Amino acid sequence: MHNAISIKNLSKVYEGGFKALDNVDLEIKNGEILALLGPNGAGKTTMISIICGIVNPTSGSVSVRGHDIISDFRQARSLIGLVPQELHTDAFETVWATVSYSRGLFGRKPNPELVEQILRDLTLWDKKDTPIMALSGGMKRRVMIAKALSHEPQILFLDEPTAGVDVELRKDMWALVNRLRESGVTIILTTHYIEEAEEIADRVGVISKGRLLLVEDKTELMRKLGKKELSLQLAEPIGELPGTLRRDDLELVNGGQEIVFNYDTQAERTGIASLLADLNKEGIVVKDLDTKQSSLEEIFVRLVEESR
Ligand SMILES: Nc1ncnc2c1ncn2[C@@H]1O[C@H](COP(=O)(O)OP(=O)(O)OP(=O)(O)O)[C@@H](O)[C@H]1O
Repeated sequence: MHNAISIKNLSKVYEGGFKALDNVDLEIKNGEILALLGPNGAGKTTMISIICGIVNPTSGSVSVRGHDIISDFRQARSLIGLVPQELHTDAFETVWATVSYSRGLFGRKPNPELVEQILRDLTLWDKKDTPIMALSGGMKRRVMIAKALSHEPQILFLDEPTAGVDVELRKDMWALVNRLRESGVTIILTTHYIEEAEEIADRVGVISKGRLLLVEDKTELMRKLGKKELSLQLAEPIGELPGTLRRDDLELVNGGQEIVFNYDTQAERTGIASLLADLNKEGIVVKDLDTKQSSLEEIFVRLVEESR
């Protein structure tokens, strides 16, 4: 069976020469929840827009369950639901009409029971006869989600779904995402909120300056969370680490005044005692020490900074 989405060597250069995506390769598995994390302007929306056929790629290819997004556009697009970042929908139509019409756009037969279920799930049922323009911003966002679900997509894109939404909608949204996942829908969401990715995603991808820096299982990232940093302030600065201390888990920083040791808290032996003994042997005197747990946020920030 084909993966939900298969992206190969995807690049996008906008008119004017700006490179928004740089050679992205990504396989999105069926039924997973993938969170794409990245700072403003990283290229997340561009990537989603290409997959959904809104923006043309400059080079590379994308297929949706094996359907090429260009040569087999209709098939590919019919499998996808998109909740865009910006709200745009017909102001004068009612909620019911807008959502039913969206379903029709994909050539799906009317299914009032399904539309009712979607509206109920999104707490929109009592607003079904209200024109969109009379809804609050949060309600309009719910309508965008209902529209995206109206044609029963197998893959759902949520572009910053919780930016600026209230706690209640956020809760409803995650409950809905979980239900959709249970029914086998693949979900890709973009977010700036690391806690959100931590809470909901199976895998996390980090994107910065158009490049996909990493895609990893969340549990693996959580394992990285278990990493701690020991910072050793030296009594006297040293020019470089002596040969015996040149290891991947040690770094000399701060103009030679500090050694940073990365260790795994879950390991049986942290290696701190032997490190202190080694320093002693080399005649390096430690003035003070401090430990710090690295968070997913720091891992993310470091990755993004390193890519600059
Ligand atoms: N039509 C366009 N023409 C030129 N440049 C564009 C166009 N659309 C987007 N860009 C640029 O491409 C870059 C990536 O934008 P994109 O919207 O994909 O980022 P993003 O990761 O979704 O950011 P955000 O988190 O702010 O939504 C930005 O620098 C943006 O200014």
